[in-house]
Amino acid sequence: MMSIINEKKPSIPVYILSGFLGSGKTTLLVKLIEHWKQQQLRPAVVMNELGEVNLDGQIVDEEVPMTEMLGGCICCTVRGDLGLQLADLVQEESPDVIVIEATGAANPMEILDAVTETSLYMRLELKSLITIVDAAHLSGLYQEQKGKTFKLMQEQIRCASVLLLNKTDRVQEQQLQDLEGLLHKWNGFAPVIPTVKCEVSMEKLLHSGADVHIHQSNIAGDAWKNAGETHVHTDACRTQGCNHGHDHTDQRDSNHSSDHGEHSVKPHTSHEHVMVYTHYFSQPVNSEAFEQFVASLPRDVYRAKGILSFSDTASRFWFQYAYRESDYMKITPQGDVPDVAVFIGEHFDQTAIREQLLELEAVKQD
Ligand SMILES: Nc1nc2c(ncn2[C@@H]2O[C@H](COP(=O)(O)OP(=O)(O)OP(=O)(O)O)[C@@H](O)[C@H]2O)c(=O)[nH]1
Repeated sequence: MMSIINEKKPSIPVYILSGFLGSGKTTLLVKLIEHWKQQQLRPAVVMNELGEVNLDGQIVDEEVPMTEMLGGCICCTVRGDLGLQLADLVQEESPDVIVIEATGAANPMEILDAVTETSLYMRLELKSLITIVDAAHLSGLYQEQKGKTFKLMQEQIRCASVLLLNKTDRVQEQQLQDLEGLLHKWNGFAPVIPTVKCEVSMEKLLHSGADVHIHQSNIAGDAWKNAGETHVHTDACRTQGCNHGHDHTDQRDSNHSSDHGEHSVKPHTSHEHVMVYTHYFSQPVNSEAFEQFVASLPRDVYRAKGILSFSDTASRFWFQYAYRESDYMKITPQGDVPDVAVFIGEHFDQTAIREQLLELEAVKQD
């Protein structure tokens, strides 16, 4: 393909935020945007959500140009669009830096491939793949040592160039040390930064990821700078044991397996089990009844978020639920946003969730 890169203009750095559902990607995104704005830089965001509505976009500075890829996971159903979205962002907004926040169910390698493909004909430079890990969640999954969520989290960790071990407030000191050891074992390249609410020097974080890239590129010589860049990184990641199940995965690739011996030649097996239920409310519900409903969500629902009007409060609320912890925050939504909640999980009973919510809506309000 003919290069249309304008050599005189500097490349636009691109950062990919990966990490399991609810690990803290949006929390970090908000901090990164603040950091760049303080430096008088103009960031732009590609936001991907499994649900039909971009709820996370509500808590990002409204001046920041944002491309939304909704209703599917960036690494499969909407992957083909990513290059186009990046091209549009660059042409229309001329940002100084781009961040891609993937869905928590995304396979980061697919996004990495899409970005590096695009960088062959656009002035983009992938700087780092930051994976955020929910310390308590990983600790729980590690004890069980099985399940698709565990495998996906492992992939996200293995493919990172820098790891943020977040939510350390939810684990004990000894657990924290064990987790740091585990992350180093699974990914010997990436520096591990323990955090609470993704609180870290942004300079340190952005610099950490970049070092690893140089290190990985050295493994395969100058190929990092050439058209083979994508594959250099992909292979580096695969040799550490990822099991991505790419579209183009062939039988030989399937011999690279995770620690737990499962093989896959089907595309995107890492998250095809994930389902999403989006509920649009027609009536405000009682806040306490809703809190009780959230507290009793089945374990298979591992993430929920939404914007709600309660019958017993004046303000609207942004609610979050991740790995059995919920959070409510007053919010004045940007634009005309309906009352909506999104539930993400593994083979859960969507009808039961819907019926419970309809029941809450049906309760007569005084
Ligand atoms: N206890 C605790 N909660 C945290 C921490 N960091 C983030 N959270 C909370 O975890 C929830 C999920 O955080 P987000 O930043 O939205 O997570 P995310 O990865 O963007 O979620 P998805 O986009 O749905 O995958 C929110 O309620 C955050 O306030 C932390 O260090 N400790």
